[in-house]
Amino acid sequence: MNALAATNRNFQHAARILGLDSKLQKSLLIPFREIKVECTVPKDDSSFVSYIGFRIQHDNARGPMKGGIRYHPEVDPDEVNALAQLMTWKTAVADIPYGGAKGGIGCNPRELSVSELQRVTCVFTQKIHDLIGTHRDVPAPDMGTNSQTMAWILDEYSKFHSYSPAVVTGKPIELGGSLGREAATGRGVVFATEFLLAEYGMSIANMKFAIQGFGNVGSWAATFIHQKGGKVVAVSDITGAVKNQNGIDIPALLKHKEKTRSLKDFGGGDAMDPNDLLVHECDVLIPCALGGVLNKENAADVKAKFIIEAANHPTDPEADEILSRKGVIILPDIYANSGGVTVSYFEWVQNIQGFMWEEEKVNYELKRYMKRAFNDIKAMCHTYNCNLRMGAFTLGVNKVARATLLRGWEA
Ligand SMILES: NC(=O)C1=CN([C@@H]2O[C@H](COP(=O)(O)OP(=O)(O)OC[C@H]3O[C@@H](n4cnc5c(N)ncnc54)[C@H](OP(=O)(O)O)[C@@H]3O)[C@@H](O)[C@H]2O)C=CC1
Ligand SMILES: O=C(O)CCC(=O)C(=O)O
Repeated sequence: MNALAATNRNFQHAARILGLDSKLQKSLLIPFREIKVECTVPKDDSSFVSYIGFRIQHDNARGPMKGGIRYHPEVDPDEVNALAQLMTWKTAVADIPYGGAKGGIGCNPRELSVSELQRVTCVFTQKIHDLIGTHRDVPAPDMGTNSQTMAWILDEYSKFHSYSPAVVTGKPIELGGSLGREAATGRGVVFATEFLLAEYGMSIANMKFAIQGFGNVGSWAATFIHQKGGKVVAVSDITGAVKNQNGIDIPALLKHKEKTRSLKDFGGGDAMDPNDLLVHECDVLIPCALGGVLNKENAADVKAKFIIEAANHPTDPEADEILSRKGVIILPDIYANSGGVTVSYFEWVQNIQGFMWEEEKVNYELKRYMKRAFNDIKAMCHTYNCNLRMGAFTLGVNKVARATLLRGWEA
């Protein structure tokens, strides 16, 4: 199912549970602003290449819009729209004073040199600089982008406006980035996993985990699980997958990936077909890559008892139904991966205050925010007798609807 149709369906289900007025529902679904720009840049060989870039600003009822920028060949407007909407509910679930946005460029960062990536980023920033800003819309990294991308955006933005480090988060520390932001999404995923498992009298130690994606989120999640005594039995990336039922040595895998940019030929496990990762024998499955990977084709074959949605919208609604009939417990994206945007908020606060926090404080506050959101979701599940996804959606949608009405929205 198309990402936007799937996200709209979850929203509409939550809106029905909450009994929201139909005109308000319609208004909450329509993005505040959709930006589409053409980015033509010279390649290193002097030929020219053009990409389409998007920034969808979904909602600003609760504060400046916030969300990552993705560089991936499959970026399309519906997907970015869905991701922007998810950011609106996610920032409300995390209870941080933001709305939601997302951006993307339909390019393959693996095929571009560093200087080509810099040029694409600068042209994209030139086209959107008037529509982002510290109190308007604050980008951050997502798939295919990183702290270096944010540094280029900050630099380009500052050529048109005064120097404004809080215009982006996920920056390098030297430019005002926050300690702990790089690891924050993976760390938050692991806090969320601990809170969920504790509800069932379980803990990470000795449980078996399969992780799809070994980029920022996947590699940090794997690292913290390994540190807590969990067994990461399978990992995949775009190049391949590796399995080891006794648990993969994650620090060794990280070194291998850093050296070869690939999971192939890792000595500490057996190669496996990356398509089998999602149905691999394990207790907990953590998708940390693309959306829509769990669908009606594979959901029935999933072996995990728990799915932690570190990626955005990895489970489409058809898979959701199949998995729920099988009794699989799913911790939804708008909560499970909210550690990233929560520490982005801490970074923005530090930039505005001009005061840098110790990493211990960042991690302590992250855990506190994640625990509070978990309890808030549980309370909604209790009130509305619904699953965790609808608990999170009703929590987020209700806060945004309340803010919209308080600001004087009229049909
Ligand atoms: N970064 C953040 O702070 C946040 C990210 N997210 C979400 O987490 C997910 C991952 O983001 P992030 O870690 O930042 O992105 P990265 O670009 O750092 O990593 C993505 C990973 O996914 C792998 N991958 C891509 N396609 C496939 C595939 N078909 N099969 C298996 N692996 C694949 C990549 O492989 P390779 O390494 O070979 O390129 C890479 O390891 C996304 O859904 C993103 O929206 C959510 C909240 C915050
Ligand atoms: O850190 C941020 O602002 C946004 C991260 C993001 O894109 C996401 O949570 O999906």
